Amino acid sequence: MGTPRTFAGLPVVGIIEIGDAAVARRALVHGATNNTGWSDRPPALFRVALVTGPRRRRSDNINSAPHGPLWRALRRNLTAHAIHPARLASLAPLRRGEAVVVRECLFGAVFSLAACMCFGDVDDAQVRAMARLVHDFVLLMGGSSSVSGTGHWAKFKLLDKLLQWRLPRQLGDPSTLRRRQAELFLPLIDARRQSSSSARTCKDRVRPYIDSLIDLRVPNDHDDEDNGSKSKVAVGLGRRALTDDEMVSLVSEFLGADRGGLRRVDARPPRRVAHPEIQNTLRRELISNDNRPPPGRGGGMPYLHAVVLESLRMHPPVPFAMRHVQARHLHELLAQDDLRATPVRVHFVLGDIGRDPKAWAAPGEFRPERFLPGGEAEGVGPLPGPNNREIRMMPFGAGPRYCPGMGLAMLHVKCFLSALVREFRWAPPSSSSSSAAVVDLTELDGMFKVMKTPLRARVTPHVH
Ligand code: HEM
Repeated sequence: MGTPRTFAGLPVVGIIEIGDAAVARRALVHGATNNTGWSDRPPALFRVALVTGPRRRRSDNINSAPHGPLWRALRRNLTAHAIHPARLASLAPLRRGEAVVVRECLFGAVFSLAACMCFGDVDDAQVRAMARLVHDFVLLMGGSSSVSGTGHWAKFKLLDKLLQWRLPRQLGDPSTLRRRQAELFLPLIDARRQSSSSARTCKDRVRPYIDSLIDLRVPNDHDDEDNGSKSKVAVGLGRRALTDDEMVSLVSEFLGADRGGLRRVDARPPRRVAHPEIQNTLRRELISNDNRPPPGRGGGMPYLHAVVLESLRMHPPVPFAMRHVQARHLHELLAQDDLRATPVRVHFVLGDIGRDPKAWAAPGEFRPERFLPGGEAEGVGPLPGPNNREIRMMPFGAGPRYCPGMGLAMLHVKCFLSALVREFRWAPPSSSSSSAAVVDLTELDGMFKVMKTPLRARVTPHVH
């Protein structure tokens, strides 16, 4: 049984935090698959419509779409087209980047790849503009020092403010950010719309996500709105194309999703700086696999797989999996009658689950070996399946709404980590005497987790 904290003080958004793996499993894996109300997220934060008129809709993306036919169609499109494993092989040449040091360089390398997967061939200036936008979004969501050190309470307050459109001035305003998204993305979307489907396919090395969105037809639903009244246009009439609003939200989600993911990449170099023996073991494994294809699911490189899992266990980049539930489902789950506020939002705290001292030996220590054969976590993967008797970690969530980008994210992390360790030796800067002095793994409180003090390291190329 979990010990949820209630935040009855929050008048608008009642939030329950759950950090107990058994409760998470009952809700997310069993509750959701048995259709007991655990498959919805709260509505989108940025519900600012860009388009007016009779075809105005909610601007949902996959994250925010209610569990139902629209969500299913959007999610299937992403997994079947943009990030299907068979298509990822064609990206190998793009992935051979010169990724060198820490967060921003790494971010640049992964972000150009994500932009290319999303829009096809885009120039450097466009990639930079997209990166700036995503960066501002992360800031807005609390990945900045402006909310550091203030704990969960501040984060919830920030979310609360966002929901009520009362943002602190220095963070900007969601409608401005949404307009900037539209100004940048709509011309690119329109340009793709103008060219025929066959011309688009020939021009790019990979078919970008945006093309699949242009061609996609989703089921009509009930939420076409025109000045607040239900429109009769769409209800029950087959399928429709996506609106500009939805396109912008989906593209932003794709680019932002990768940002959240690759932010986690930055926790790995410091771990290696702090642990030269881990660095050496990893490099030996990489060298002995030199002529093999890029790292996939870990088969050929168990230690690399273990290092990535251990990083995700200790520092899940996304702090919580959110659900929007009716109070009665929560009462059933927790068998508790004394929940004062009517909760509408539940946060499963992923870090608490991965670092639970009841489930892990020395949970605060970085020990990749636990995932190797004979270790306490042999067989534990990044996603708890329905057949797992317990959840040990869930950095990509769990149940029907688990992260569909998991395969791509694991591949990216492994590719960049291998390149960084294969090519460079990582050490503390010469001015510091010990790695502990420079590696501050404190995380900032925000929607995405980042290290409080960005890594400084002495990086020497290995001589081949
Ligand atoms: C290390 C990288 C990443 C991490 C740790 C991560 C983590 C997560 C988590 C925790 C969730 C919520 C799951 C739940 O509520 O049960 C999620 C959802 C999602 N992620 Fe990721 N993610 C990563 C990368 C990506 C990438 C690369 C993409 C796409 C290209 C992506 C797309 C999504 C989408 C669309 C959802 C919403 C799924 C739905 O509601 O059905 N993520 N992710």
